[in-house]
Amino acid sequence: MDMHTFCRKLPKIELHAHLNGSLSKSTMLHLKRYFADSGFEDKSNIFFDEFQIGAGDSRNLSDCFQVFSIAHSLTSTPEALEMATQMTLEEFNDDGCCYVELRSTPRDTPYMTKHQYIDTIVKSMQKINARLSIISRFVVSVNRSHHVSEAEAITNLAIEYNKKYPDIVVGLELSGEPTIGRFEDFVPSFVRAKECGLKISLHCGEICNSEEVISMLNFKPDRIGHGTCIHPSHGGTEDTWATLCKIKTPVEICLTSNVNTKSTPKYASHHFKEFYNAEIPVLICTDDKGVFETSLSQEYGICAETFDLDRTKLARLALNACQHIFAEDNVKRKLMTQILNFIDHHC
Ligand SMILES: CNc1ncnc2c1ncn2[C@@H]1O[C@H](COP(=O)(O)O)[C@@H](O)[C@H]1O
Ligand SMILES: [Zn+2]
Repeated sequence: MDMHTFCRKLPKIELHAHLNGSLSKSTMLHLKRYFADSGFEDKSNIFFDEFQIGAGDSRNLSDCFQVFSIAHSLTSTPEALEMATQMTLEEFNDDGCCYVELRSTPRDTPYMTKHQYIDTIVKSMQKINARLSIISRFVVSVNRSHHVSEAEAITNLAIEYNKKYPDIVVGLELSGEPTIGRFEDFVPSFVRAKECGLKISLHCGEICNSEEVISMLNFKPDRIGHGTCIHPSHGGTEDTWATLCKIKTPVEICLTSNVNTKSTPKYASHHFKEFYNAEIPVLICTDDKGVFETSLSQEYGICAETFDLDRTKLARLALNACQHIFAEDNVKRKLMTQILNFIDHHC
């Protein structure tokens, strides 16, 4: 089996995927056709050159926040959102993922409320979980560029839906343009969610802001996203690095996202290396597989090649990721058995 096939066949765990950034070309074309056929006004001018930020694109991290509105115009009705959710989960399933946590910010559109938005995703996931072997869970996103009152409303929804569907809605996460908004303003919402039993993930250190990194790490989230500017050689400080090394918060690593947005100059200089060597739990994820034209198996392949990991080490990354999923312990055990079985046969 070549490395490409190995990476596809390896049962993988995806823990950081934004729904609207994960829409593939074919899903977007399908949605566009749906809008045309159902007589909705089609505001989506999909120019894939604009939506996709591939290798060598001149746009940077702050530019990338403009592209999500293209996807948003295609997920504005409950039917379209259901198709987007199901097609995206099918793609993760086809790529050999055995477990996915999809995240998304519930939003009001001309055709649905935030309530309907989260309801639609939950119902779509239930259908997928019944039909495919992949196991999916939902992490509700708070966008830091929105007003705090919006974050509070979204937190209430997350708590309500976690009570109603504990086997689907498992966490709350903070994302959005990192130069906008202050983490401290959202702390009360995240404290409340934590107290209600939701798991927490925070986009942390995507840009250099050591003070914020420290307060995020001190909040003790269950996981953080990116962690780009934490190590001193990547714009962090001795203090940010020492704090992470001490508490060893698991980090959702998104190699291609960081390279394509120029947060990281090239794969070889990615902070994965320092984190891995310091035995901080690293979780290989895609972030926005549609925008960055990638897949989880591709991310595993890039990781193996760049950091010279053999098959056993690579498979161990997937196995270790099971420890940090937000779903219940019986799911954890089931996934670990599946991956260990694969390791027994293929490593
Ligand atoms: C590239 N790095 C990133 N950093 C921070 N936030 C990001 C992101 N990529 C995506 N998002 C967040 O995900 C939303 C789109 O999906 P949903 O509409 O929620 O499904 C974006 O609007 C942004 O808030
Ligand atoms: Zn992200």
